[in-house]
Amino acid sequence: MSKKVVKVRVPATTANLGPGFDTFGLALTLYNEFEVEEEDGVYIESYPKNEFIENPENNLFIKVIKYLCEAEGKTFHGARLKQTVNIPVARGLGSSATAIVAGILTGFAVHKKPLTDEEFFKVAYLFEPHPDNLLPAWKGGFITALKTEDKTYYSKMDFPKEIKAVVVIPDFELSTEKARLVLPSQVPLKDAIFNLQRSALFIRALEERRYDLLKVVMEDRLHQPYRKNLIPNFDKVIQSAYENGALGACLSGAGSTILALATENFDKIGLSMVEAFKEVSINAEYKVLEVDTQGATVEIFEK
Ligand SMILES: Nc1ncnc2c1ncn2[C@@H]1O[C@H](COP(=O)(O)OP(=O)(O)O)[C@@H](O)[C@H]1O
Ligand SMILES: N[C@@H](CCOP(=O)(O)O)C(=O)O
Repeated sequence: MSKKVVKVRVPATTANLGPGFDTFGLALTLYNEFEVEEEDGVYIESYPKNEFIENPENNLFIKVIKYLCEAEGKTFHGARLKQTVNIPVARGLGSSATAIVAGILTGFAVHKKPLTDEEFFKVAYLFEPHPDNLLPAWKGGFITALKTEDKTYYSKMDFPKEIKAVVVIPDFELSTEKARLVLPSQVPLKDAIFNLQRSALFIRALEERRYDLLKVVMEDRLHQPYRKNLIPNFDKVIQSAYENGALGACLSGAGSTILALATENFDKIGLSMVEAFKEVSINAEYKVLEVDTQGATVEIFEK
């Protein structure tokens, strides 16, 4: 008997982009893939092998489709899931958001339900409270968003095609949960104004292609000053990016990845940032990525 298979591909995302804490998010051309069919019991295979993700207790994708099945009043019997994990976990590249988005798109496809923004956020926020990874992972592109008690407002805007992201991924994990715990509950008014000014001008710098502004507008006082203590040699890695031609540089999401935006010298920038991590015995790799403008894609087929 043939079986329905759902295959979802979801882009990595880099959130915050400096001052846009919990609001800016950018989808990148690095993808996780989730291929799933119904099964009695839960079976997870990951490529490359990731024992943590293969444990159903840790697997956000399984948690989401189970939730959606039970929300439909049905019993969740299980799933056979093959995951291609190209996005390293707990590195500030939105791997958690890819699993949540993939689970939602799969659940709504299987239950043949139209997926509205409202339905999406009602489920997504049960698993991740901030829209700055979820939205670009779903919709692609560069997104700025705000969340009120009962609605999420957002805008997807064009991102200059000539700008690429050099992401430098160290070999240690930093969970978003841990990186949020080091944040203060209150900040000085001057720091709030510091970020407000930079976030607004960041948008205009992109629209007007005034890339000379990116270094100053990508500064942040709301999260990086606290999180940098969790990333060895953070300031030197950022400095290396600028010394080798980066337009802007920041922590990617909650880290541990550090990101540089550039229009040239991508390898020189990446290598210099890797070298700065090596100075403190941290191994890292760099990738040169473009902006993904498509977002998550869903394919349904019989096998
Ligand atoms: N590909 C994946 N499939 C299933 N669950 C995942 C996947 N990637 C991440 N997760 C879940 O998300 C958690 C990591 O999320 P988080 O700490 O937000 O880091 P980031 O989103 O930066 O990767 C993991 O501990 C795991 O529970
Ligand atoms: N705004 C969030 C973004 C977390 O992104 P992730 O990719 O690290 O999960 C934060 O900075 O906490």
